[in-house]
Amino acid sequence: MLNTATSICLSAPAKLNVFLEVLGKRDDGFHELESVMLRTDLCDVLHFEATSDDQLTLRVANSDPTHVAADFPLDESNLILRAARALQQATASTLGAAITIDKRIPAEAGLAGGSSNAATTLLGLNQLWNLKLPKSELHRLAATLGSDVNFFVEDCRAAVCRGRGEQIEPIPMAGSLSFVVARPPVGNSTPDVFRRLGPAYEHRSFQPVSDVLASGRLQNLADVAYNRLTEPARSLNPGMAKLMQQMNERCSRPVFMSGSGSTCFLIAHTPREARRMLTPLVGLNTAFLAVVRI
Ligand SMILES: C[C@@](CO)(OP(=O)(O)O)[C@H](O)COP(=O)(O)OP(=O)(O)OC[C@H]1O[C@@H](n2ccc(N)nc2=O)[C@H](O)[C@@H]1O
Ligand SMILES: Nc1ncnc2c1ncn2[C@@H]1O[C@H](COP(=O)(O)OP(=O)(O)O)[C@@H](O)[C@H]1O
Repeated sequence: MLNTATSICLSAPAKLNVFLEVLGKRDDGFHELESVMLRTDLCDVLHFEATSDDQLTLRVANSDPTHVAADFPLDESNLILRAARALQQATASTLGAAITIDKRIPAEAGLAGGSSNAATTLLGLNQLWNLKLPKSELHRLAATLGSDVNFFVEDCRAAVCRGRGEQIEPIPMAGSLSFVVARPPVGNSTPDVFRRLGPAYEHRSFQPVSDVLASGRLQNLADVAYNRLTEPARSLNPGMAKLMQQMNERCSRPVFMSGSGSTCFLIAHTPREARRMLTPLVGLNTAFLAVVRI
Protein backbone atom coordinates (compact mmCIF):
# COMPACT_ATOMS: atom_id res chain seq x y z
CA MET A 1 0.00 0.00 0.00
CA LEU A 2 1.23 3.51 -0.77
CA ASN A 3 1.96 5.92 2.06
CA THR A 4 -0.42 8.91 2.14
CA ALA A 5 2.39 11.07 0.71
CA THR A 6 3.11 10.21 -2.92
CA SER A 7 6.39 12.10 -3.10
CA ILE A 8 9.24 13.08 -0.84
CA CYS A 9 12.26 15.35 -1.22
CA LEU A 10 15.45 14.71 0.82
CA SER A 11 18.96 16.13 1.00
CA ALA A 12 21.89 13.72 0.63
CA PRO A 13 24.88 15.28 2.41
CA ALA A 14 28.57 14.94 1.62
CA LYS A 15 31.03 13.85 4.34
CA LEU A 16 34.55 14.90 5.25
CA ASN A 17 37.04 12.58 6.96
CA VAL A 18 38.95 14.62 9.54
CA PHE A 19 40.77 11.48 10.66
CA LEU A 20 41.51 8.23 8.84
CA GLU A 21 43.87 5.46 9.91
CA VAL A 22 44.26 2.15 8.09
CA LEU A 23 44.76 -0.59 10.68
CA GLY A 24 45.52 -3.41 8.22
CA LYS A 25 44.40 -5.43 5.24
CA ARG A 26 41.60 -7.95 5.78
CA ASP A 27 41.10 -11.40 4.29
CA ASP A 28 38.17 -10.10 2.18
CA GLY A 29 40.49 -7.63 0.41
CA PHE A 30 39.12 -4.58 2.25
CA HIS A 31 41.12 -2.58 4.78
CA GLU A 32 40.30 -2.25 8.46
CA LEU A 33 39.73 1.45 9.16
CA GLU A 34 39.32 3.85 12.03
CA SER A 35 37.95 7.12 10.72
CA VAL A 36 36.17 10.21 12.02
CA MET A 37 33.55 11.46 9.56
CA LEU A 38 31.58 14.70 9.66
CA ARG A 39 28.32 15.39 7.80
CA THR A 40 28.51 18.63 5.81
CA ASP A 41 25.92 21.02 4.42
CA LEU A 42 27.03 20.31 0.84
CA CYS A 43 24.15 18.21 -0.48
CA ASP A 44 22.62 16.56 -3.49
CA VAL A 45 18.83 16.82 -3.50
CA LEU A 46 16.78 13.71 -4.26
CA HIS A 47 13.11 13.73 -5.15
CA PHE A 48 11.21 10.44 -4.99
CA GLU A 49 7.77 10.00 -6.54
CA ALA A 50 5.98 6.74 -5.80
CA THR A 51 4.56 4.75 -8.70
CA SER A 52 2.22 1.80 -8.40
CA ASP A 53 4.14 -0.41 -10.81
CA ASP A 54 7.58 -1.76 -9.81
CA GLN A 55 9.55 0.41 -12.27
CA LEU A 56 12.49 2.50 -11.07
CA THR A 57 13.64 5.48 -13.11
CA LEU A 58 16.40 8.02 -12.48
CA ARG A 59 16.73 11.47 -14.02
CA VAL A 60 19.18 14.31 -13.37
CA ALA A 61 17.43 17.62 -12.71
CA ASN A 62 20.35 20.05 -12.86
CA SER A 63 19.68 22.82 -15.32
CA ASP A 64 23.44 23.41 -15.51
CA PRO A 65 25.00 20.12 -16.65
CA THR A 66 28.47 21.22 -15.50
CA HIS A 67 27.25 20.52 -11.98
CA VAL A 68 26.89 16.87 -12.88
CA ALA A 69 30.04 14.78 -12.71
CA ALA A 70 30.87 13.37 -16.13
CA ASP A 71 31.16 9.91 -14.60
CA PHE A 72 27.76 9.90 -12.90
CA PRO A 73 26.27 6.68 -14.29
CA LEU A 74 22.57 6.71 -15.17
CA ASP A 75 22.26 2.94 -15.67
CA GLU A 76 21.58 0.15 -13.15
CA SER A 77 25.06 0.60 -11.65
CA ASN A 78 23.99 3.91 -10.11
CA LEU A 79 23.95 3.55 -6.34
CA ILE A 80 20.50 5.16 -6.16
CA LEU A 81 18.98 2.45 -8.35
CA ARG A 82 21.02 -0.27 -6.59
CA ALA A 83 19.69 0.91 -3.21
CA ALA A 84 16.10 1.05 -4.48
CA ARG A 85 16.43 -2.46 -5.97
CA ALA A 86 17.92 -3.81 -2.73
CA LEU A 87 14.94 -2.40 -0.83
CA GLN A 88 12.44 -3.89 -3.30
CA GLN A 89 14.10 -7.29 -3.07
CA ALA A 90 14.38 -7.27 0.74
CA THR A 91 10.68 -6.43 1.17
CA ALA A 92 9.16 -8.02 -1.97
CA SER A 93 7.66 -4.59 -2.60
CA THR A 94 5.74 -4.18 -5.85
CA LEU A 95 5.96 -0.39 -5.74
CA GLY A 96 8.30 1.68 -7.87
CA ALA A 97 9.63 5.22 -7.97
CA ALA A 98 10.51 8.00 -10.36
CA ILE A 99 13.65 9.49 -8.84
CA THR A 100 15.14 12.87 -9.75
CA ILE A 101 18.51 14.09 -8.51
CA ASP A 102 19.95 17.56 -8.35
CA LYS A 103 23.64 16.54 -8.33
CA ARG A 104 26.03 18.95 -6.62
CA ILE A 105 28.60 16.73 -4.86
CA PRO A 106 31.54 15.98 -7.17
CA ALA A 107 32.38 12.30 -7.81
CA GLU A 108 35.63 10.47 -6.99
CA ALA A 109 36.13 13.21 -4.47
CA GLY A 110 36.31 11.42 -1.12
CA LEU A 111 33.05 13.17 -0.25
CA ALA A 112 30.96 9.98 -0.63
CA GLY A 113 28.28 11.52 -2.84
CA GLY A 114 27.33 8.13 -4.24
CA SER A 115 27.20 6.48 -0.81
CA SER A 116 25.08 9.32 0.55
CA ASN A 117 22.71 9.02 -2.41
CA ALA A 118 22.35 5.30 -1.65
CA ALA A 119 21.62 5.88 2.05
CA THR A 120 19.13 8.65 1.28
CA THR A 121 17.35 6.35 -1.16
CA LEU A 122 17.04 3.64 1.52
CA LEU A 123 15.67 6.18 4.03
CA GLY A 124 13.40 7.94 1.52
CA LEU A 125 11.82 4.88 -0.06
CA ASN A 126 11.40 3.14 3.31
CA GLN A 127 9.21 6.11 4.23
CA LEU A 128 7.51 6.63 0.86
CA TRP A 129 6.68 2.95 0.35
CA ASN A 130 5.56 2.72 3.99
CA LEU A 131 7.86 -0.28 4.53
CA LYS A 132 8.62 0.45 8.20
CA LEU A 133 11.96 -1.36 8.02
CA PRO A 134 13.87 -0.85 11.27
CA LYS A 135 17.17 1.00 11.20
CA SER A 136 19.04 -2.25 11.82
CA GLU A 137 17.69 -3.68 8.55
CA LEU A 138 18.52 -0.45 6.67
CA HIS A 139 22.06 -0.75 8.06
CA ARG A 140 22.26 -4.36 6.84
CA LEU A 141 21.26 -3.30 3.32
CA ALA A 142 23.57 -0.25 3.45
CA ALA A 143 26.61 -2.43 4.15
CA THR A 144 25.90 -4.45 0.98
CA LEU A 145 26.05 -1.25 -1.12
CA GLY A 146 29.37 0.25 0.05
CA SER A 147 31.56 0.91 3.07
CA ASP A 148 30.51 4.54 3.50
CA VAL A 149 26.73 4.11 3.20
CA ASN A 150 26.05 3.27 6.87
CA PHE A 151 27.35 6.63 8.11
CA PHE A 152 24.52 8.38 6.24
CA VAL A 153 21.89 5.87 7.39
CA GLU A 154 22.88 6.68 10.97
CA ASP A 155 22.10 10.34 10.24
CA CYS A 156 24.48 11.80 12.82
CA ARG A 157 26.70 14.86 12.70
CA ALA A 158 29.97 13.15 13.61
CA ALA A 159 30.97 9.50 14.04
CA VAL A 160 33.89 7.15 14.43
CA CYS A 161 33.61 4.59 11.63
CA ARG A 162 35.30 1.21 12.04
CA GLY A 163 35.50 -2.15 10.31
CA ARG A 164 35.60 -1.42 6.59
CA GLY A 165 33.77 1.80 7.49
CA GLU A 166 30.31 0.34 8.09
CA GLN A 167 30.39 0.19 11.92
CA ILE A 168 29.19 3.58 13.10
CA GLU A 169 29.63 5.06 16.56
CA PRO A 170 28.12 8.57 16.69
CA ILE A 171 30.27 10.98 18.73
CA PRO A 172 29.42 14.38 20.19
CA MET A 173 30.55 17.57 18.49
CA ALA A 174 30.21 20.97 20.18
CA GLY A 175 30.12 24.09 18.03
CA SER A 176 30.40 24.38 14.28
CA LEU A 177 33.19 24.47 11.70
CA SER A 178 33.68 25.75 8.20
CA PHE A 179 35.96 24.28 5.57
CA VAL A 180 37.29 25.34 2.20
CA VAL A 181 37.06 22.28 -0.04
CA ALA A 182 38.80 21.99 -3.41
CA ARG A 183 38.77 19.06 -5.81
CA PRO A 184 41.42 19.04 -8.52
CA PRO A 185 40.38 18.23 -12.11
CA VAL A 186 41.25 14.53 -11.74
CA GLY A 187 39.49 12.33 -9.17
CA ASN A 188 41.00 9.39 -7.29
CA SER A 189 40.01 5.75 -7.64
CA THR A 190 39.57 4.44 -4.07
CA PRO A 191 41.04 0.93 -4.76
CA ASP A 192 44.06 2.49 -6.51
CA VAL A 193 44.77 4.67 -3.47
CA PHE A 194 44.52 1.73 -1.04
CA ARG A 195 46.85 -0.31 -3.31
CA ARG A 196 49.54 2.38 -2.93
CA LEU A 197 49.63 2.24 0.87
CA GLY A 198 53.17 1.82 2.15
CA PRO A 199 54.35 -1.13 4.31
CA ALA A 200 54.26 -1.11 8.12
CA TYR A 201 53.79 2.12 10.10
CA GLU A 202 52.80 3.07 13.61
CA HIS A 203 49.05 3.49 13.96
CA ARG A 204 47.65 6.82 15.07
CA SER A 205 44.64 7.09 17.37
CA PHE A 206 41.39 8.88 16.51
CA GLN A 207 41.02 9.88 20.19
CA PRO A 208 42.60 13.37 20.01
CA VAL A 209 40.23 14.28 17.16
CA SER A 210 37.22 12.93 18.98
CA ASP A 211 38.28 14.82 22.16
CA VAL A 212 38.64 18.11 20.26
CA LEU A 213 35.20 17.70 18.68
CA ALA A 214 33.53 16.85 21.98
CA SER A 215 35.19 19.68 23.90
CA GLY A 216 34.37 22.35 21.32
CA ARG A 217 38.05 23.38 21.18
CA LEU A 218 37.71 23.26 17.43
CA GLN A 219 40.63 25.67 16.86
CA ASN A 220 42.82 22.65 17.77
CA LEU A 221 41.42 20.37 15.08
CA ALA A 222 44.17 21.21 12.56
CA ASP A 223 46.78 19.98 15.09
CA VAL A 224 45.25 16.51 15.33
CA ALA A 225 43.49 15.88 11.97
CA TYR A 226 45.20 13.14 9.95
CA ASN A 227 44.63 10.90 6.94
CA ARG A 228 46.84 7.85 6.28
CA LEU A 229 45.73 7.79 2.62
CA THR A 230 47.12 11.27 1.86
CA GLU A 231 50.61 10.17 0.82
CA PRO A 232 49.47 7.28 -1.43
CA ALA A 233 46.91 9.61 -3.04
CA ARG A 234 49.49 12.34 -3.52
CA SER A 235 51.78 9.93 -5.35
CA LEU A 236 48.87 8.76 -7.53
CA ASN A 237 47.55 12.22 -8.45
CA PRO A 238 50.21 14.88 -9.18
CA GLY A 239 47.51 17.50 -9.85
CA MET A 240 46.19 16.95 -6.33
CA ALA A 241 49.71 17.14 -4.85
CA LYS A 242 50.25 20.45 -6.64
CA LEU A 243 46.89 21.83 -5.49
CA MET A 244 47.66 20.91 -1.85
CA GLN A 245 50.95 22.76 -2.09
CA GLN A 246 49.34 25.84 -3.65
CA MET A 247 46.58 25.92 -1.01
CA ASN A 248 49.21 25.71 1.72
CA GLU A 249 51.31 28.49 0.19
CA ARG A 250 48.40 30.84 -0.44
CA CYS A 251 46.64 30.37 2.90
CA SER A 252 49.56 29.46 5.22
CA ARG A 253 47.48 26.67 6.73
CA PRO A 254 47.83 22.89 6.81
CA VAL A 255 45.92 21.18 4.00
CA PHE A 256 44.10 17.89 4.51
CA MET A 257 42.49 15.32 2.23
CA SER A 258 39.08 13.69 2.65
CA GLY A 259 38.74 9.89 2.33
CA SER A 260 40.78 8.61 -0.59
CA GLY A 261 40.66 12.07 -2.23
CA SER A 262 40.91 13.89 -4.38
CA THR A 263 39.17 16.66 -2.38
CA CYS A 264 41.60 18.70 -0.28
CA PHE A 265 40.43 20.98 2.51
CA LEU A 266 41.43 23.79 4.83
CA ILE A 267 39.88 24.14 8.27
CA ALA A 268 38.30 27.51 9.14
CA HIS A 269 36.20 28.47 12.12
CA THR A 270 33.55 30.72 10.69
CA PRO A 271 31.98 30.91 7.22
CA ARG A 272 33.47 34.41 6.95
CA GLU A 273 37.00 33.18 7.61
CA ALA A 274 36.47 30.36 5.13
CA ARG A 275 35.31 32.79 2.43
CA ARG A 276 38.40 34.92 3.10
CA MET A 277 40.61 31.83 2.74
CA LEU A 278 38.88 30.83 -0.48
CA THR A 279 39.57 34.14 -2.27
CA PRO A 280 43.28 33.53 -3.08
CA LEU A 281 42.40 30.04 -4.35
CA VAL A 282 40.06 31.28 -7.09
CA GLY A 283 41.87 30.75 -10.40
CA LEU A 284 43.71 27.61 -9.28
CA ASN A 285 43.15 24.51 -11.41
CA THR A 286 40.12 23.03 -9.61
CA ALA A 287 37.00 21.21 -10.74
CA PHE A 288 35.18 22.22 -7.56
CA LEU A 289 35.89 24.93 -4.99
CA ALA A 290 33.47 25.79 -2.18
CA VAL A 291 32.94 26.62 1.48
CA VAL A 292 31.12 23.93 3.43
CA ARG A 293 29.86 23.91 7.01
CA ILE A 294 29.46 21.30 9.69
C1 LIG B 1 38.10 5.66 1.63
C2 LIG B 1 36.73 6.02 2.15
C3 LIG B 1 36.87 6.58 3.59
O1 LIG B 1 35.67 7.14 4.05
O2 LIG B 1 36.06 7.05 1.47
P1 LIG B 1 35.97 7.58 -0.07
O3 LIG B 1 37.28 8.09 -0.50
O4 LIG B 1 35.50 6.46 -0.94
O5 LIG B 1 34.93 8.67 -0.02
C4 LIG B 1 35.83 4.76 2.22
O6 LIG B 1 36.37 3.81 3.09
C5 LIG B 1 35.55 4.08 0.92
O7 LIG B 1 34.21 3.67 0.97
P2 LIG B 1 33.39 3.32 -0.37
O8 LIG B 1 33.68 4.34 -1.42
O9 LIG B 1 31.97 3.10 0.02
O10 LIG B 1 34.12 2.02 -0.80
P3 LIG B 1 33.56 0.61 -1.31
O11 LIG B 1 32.65 0.86 -2.47
O12 LIG B 1 33.03 -0.18 -0.17
O13 LIG B 1 34.90 -0.06 -1.79
C6 LIG B 1 35.58 0.35 -2.96
C7 LIG B 1 36.96 -0.25 -2.94
O14 LIG B 1 37.79 0.49 -2.02
C8 LIG B 1 38.66 -0.38 -1.31
N1 LIG B 1 38.34 -0.32 0.12
C9 LIG B 1 37.24 0.34 0.57
C10 LIG B 1 36.98 0.42 1.91
C11 LIG B 1 37.86 -0.23 2.81
N2 LIG B 1 37.64 -0.19 4.13
N3 LIG B 1 38.94 -0.89 2.35
C12 LIG B 1 39.21 -0.94 1.02
O15 LIG B 1 40.20 -1.52 0.63
C13 LIG B 1 38.44 -1.77 -1.90
O16 LIG B 1 39.37 -1.94 -2.96
C14 LIG B 1 37.03 -1.68 -2.46
O17 LIG B 1 36.81 -2.58 -3.53
N1 LIG C 1 24.59 8.13 -7.22
C1 LIG C 1 25.89 8.23 -7.49
N2 LIG C 1 26.54 9.39 -7.29
C2 LIG C 1 27.87 9.48 -7.54
N3 LIG C 1 28.61 8.48 -8.02
C3 LIG C 1 28.02 7.30 -8.23
C4 LIG C 1 26.65 7.13 -7.97
N4 LIG C 1 26.35 5.87 -8.28
C5 LIG C 1 27.48 5.27 -8.69
N5 LIG C 1 28.49 6.12 -8.67
C6 LIG C 1 29.88 5.79 -9.05
O1 LIG C 1 30.63 5.69 -7.84
C7 LIG C 1 31.91 6.31 -7.99
C8 LIG C 1 32.34 6.91 -6.64
O2 LIG C 1 31.39 7.88 -6.32
P1 LIG C 1 31.42 8.79 -5.04
O3 LIG C 1 30.72 8.13 -3.91
O4 LIG C 1 30.84 10.10 -5.43
O5 LIG C 1 32.97 8.92 -4.77
P2 LIG C 1 33.75 9.12 -3.43
O6 LIG C 1 33.32 8.07 -2.45
O7 LIG C 1 35.20 9.00 -3.81
O8 LIG C 1 33.42 10.50 -2.96
C9 LIG C 1 31.74 7.35 -9.10
O9 LIG C 1 32.88 7.45 -9.87
C10 LIG C 1 30.56 6.85 -9.90
O10 LIG C 1 30.97 6.22 -11.09
